[in-house]
Amino acid sequence: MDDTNVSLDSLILNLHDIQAVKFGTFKLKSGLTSPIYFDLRVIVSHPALMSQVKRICAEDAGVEFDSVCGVPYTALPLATIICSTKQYPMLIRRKEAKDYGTKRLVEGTIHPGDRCLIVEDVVTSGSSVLETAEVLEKEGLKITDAVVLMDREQGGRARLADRGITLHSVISVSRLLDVLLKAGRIDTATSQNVERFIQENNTYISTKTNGFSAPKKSCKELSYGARAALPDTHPLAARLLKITEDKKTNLCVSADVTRSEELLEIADALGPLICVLKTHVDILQDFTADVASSLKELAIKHNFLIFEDRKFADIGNTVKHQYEGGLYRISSWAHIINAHALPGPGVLQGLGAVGKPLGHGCLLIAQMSSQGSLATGDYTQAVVKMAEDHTDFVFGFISGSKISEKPGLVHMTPGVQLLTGGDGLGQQYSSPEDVICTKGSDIIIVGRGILASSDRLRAAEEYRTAGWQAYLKRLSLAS
Ligand SMILES: O=c1ccn([C@@H]2O[C@H](COP(=O)(O)O)[C@@H](O)[C@H]2O)c(=O)[nH]1
Repeated sequence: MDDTNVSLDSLILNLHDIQAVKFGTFKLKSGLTSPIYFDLRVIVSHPALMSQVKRICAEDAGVEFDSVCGVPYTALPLATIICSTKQYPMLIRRKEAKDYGTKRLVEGTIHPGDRCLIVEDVVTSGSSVLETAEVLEKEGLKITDAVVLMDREQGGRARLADRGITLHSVISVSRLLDVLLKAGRIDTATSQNVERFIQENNTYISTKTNGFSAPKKSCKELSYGARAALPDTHPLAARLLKITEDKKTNLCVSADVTRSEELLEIADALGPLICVLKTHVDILQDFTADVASSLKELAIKHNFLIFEDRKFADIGNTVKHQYEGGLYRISSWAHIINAHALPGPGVLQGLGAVGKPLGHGCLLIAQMSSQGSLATGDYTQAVVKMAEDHTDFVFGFISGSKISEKPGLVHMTPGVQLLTGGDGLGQQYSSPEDVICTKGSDIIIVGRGILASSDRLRAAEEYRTAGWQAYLKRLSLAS
């Protein structure tokens, strides 16, 4: 566990200590009866905790903004302490306009056109954040991001995303339950009860099929092992699903490093914890054929597959050469490649001419994790059709959720981190729990969540555990 995760876990335990999170039977404002209740207002009476919250909330989420506004009134102390520590200009939204003086709804110095970051303590449906966003937008401010201390994971993120606001959550309910369960603060029955409540009381289903929302609901849930044994499953998908089952890992590490030595170190050290190692060979400064041979040896030693994330996207004849030849000779070492469906089926004919005789397989890119991706709706559906028509070479997807009901097809999802949010360059992160359990994908692809940690092995183990627990939970919820 890196420092962020250690402090996040201790924050969760501290919140539980001061009863900012309670388990029992609670009547909510909406009339619903909830098995969990958050009262984060009590934090203000615990200065040490307040400063722990401030430190974690103020960590750089890669968001650019000019000012900060807390959602009235519970998030005001939070916004104040963050702004005072980090020296950010703050704005205050009034709930009611004064009937004298300036009659302003927003106090502070407003520069129309500036980007204002909204801070909130708890998000359920996202409606309070939206209300605040509307008031600020009327003043000419741009709202693109919001930071929340606790995401109840009941649809707020999707509602805000559909309004163009990225939610960066510090703690999710899933993470909170995991930490409290591990620490023996709650039992499995309580945790499952809350999980069920959260899943059954989603306040918003996006009507947009873009990004990584709107997963397909399963008719039946098979284990990785059972899917591997199905007669129609592509041999490479069967091998991957079997590795996943045998090693109890649905983690693919994205080894996005620029030196070959580091790539091989990652492959050797994290090999036992992963089912797939993903590469971007063209970012290596010092690639040689020996590197590819060593990588292959490590894949055999630790029983993982190599996935070159080349994203082929040209006519068949060109991709055939790109796959087989050039400096990298990708087909000689990568078990898995991926391709955009944009050029039409010719891209698969060209790649398949090289890859099929070698027993390799291809993932079609049906969705992307980046903000504003155009791989949505009808395009995604057309990709699913193209994959299902070419299962002799295509064995799955890059997607944010399960998008095909065919159990032999594998769904791999990038844009995964324990701490959700974005990277400031368009990447959007979801948690392993969300990706595997809620959205029904099969494999989490994690890059910087692991690479940026000072202890990559521990971080990888943490992601492996989170991904695997989410899979077990999905199976148990389906049974
Ligand atoms: O939609 C996509 C497709 C591919 N990627 C790739 O996955 C990793 C993610 O790295 P992080 O450090 O975990 O953000 C990276 O290699 C991307 O090229 C993606 O992120 N989204």
